Amino acid sequence: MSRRRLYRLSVTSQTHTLFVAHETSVILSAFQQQKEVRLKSSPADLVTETDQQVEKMLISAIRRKYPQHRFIGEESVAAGEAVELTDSPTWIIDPIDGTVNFVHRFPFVAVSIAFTVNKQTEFGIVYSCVEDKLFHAQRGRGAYLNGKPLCSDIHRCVVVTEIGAESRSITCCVLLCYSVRALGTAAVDMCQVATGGADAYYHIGMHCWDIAASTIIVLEAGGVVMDTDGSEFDMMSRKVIAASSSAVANGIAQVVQAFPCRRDNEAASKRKCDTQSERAVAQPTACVLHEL
Ligand SMILES: O=P([O-])([O-])O[C@@H]1[C@H](O)[C@H](O)[C@@H](O)[C@H](O)[C@H]1O
Ligand SMILES: [Mg+2]
Ligand SMILES: [Mg+2]
Repeated sequence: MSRRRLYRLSVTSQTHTLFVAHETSVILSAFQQQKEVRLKSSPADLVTETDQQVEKMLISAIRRKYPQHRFIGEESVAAGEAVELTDSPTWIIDPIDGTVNFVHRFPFVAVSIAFTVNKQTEFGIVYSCVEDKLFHAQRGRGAYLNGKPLCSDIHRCVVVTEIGAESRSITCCVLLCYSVRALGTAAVDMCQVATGGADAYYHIGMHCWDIAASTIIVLEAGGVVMDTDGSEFDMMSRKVIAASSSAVANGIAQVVQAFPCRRDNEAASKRKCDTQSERAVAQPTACVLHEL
């Protein structure tokens, strides 16, 4: 499969052309192949060499153009880098959101890229590779799916959440709604809210790189994003509700009971230490998946 998507966006008054095509073709060609899988923080937290390769490709391509910019990348953090969101221009990258899906060839995997300045998200891109859906939004300029404007206008609820590495999130909330879905990628789940395919999404335990880009896509589509306790959204808190309206979001906030999660930007020294022990646990359990 070879797809070429070109996304034009302006960054601090420059016009930057970002190709996501090359990185996503790496994901698509690896999708059908046997993968070497390693565990990170838990048996449901997987990484493949494609996750690492795509993150490196993205960071080096962006760094060539913007050498002063900073990065928060999922796999760099897993390798020991600190999560530090400062006022400097910062790219928040999840090279493959939905790695469990990727490993199992469940066809929802996305590249998620957000760009922040002064801790505010300027734009976000979520590319759902197998579906060939490119969501993007720029602050104040609306949200788009494959170039067409998005606008949420849904009144009866379909709710998306995740049962992943932090499976307690499904058990802590009883929702009276039409139905609950889980696609296995937080970024694409949230984009469903932006399209109106789902009314709401809530999640506890995801990381900033999972939802940084899709947050601005939901907001620019006219949706609402808040903390699971109904307070202001905090990208580092690892708790989020995204919904088509404040009424829906507040209704979910009333029933969700969050469990404690270590913040993404908790002291770097503690994170490094924890990451090292996680790796020590993860290495011996590395395994190779075989073709079915
Ligand atoms: O690890 P990853 O595949 O990038 O991201 C994961 C996905 O977004 C999944 O839907 C969510 O349940 C996990 O919390 C995330 O970690
Ligand atoms: Mg992710
Ligand atoms: Mg990922």
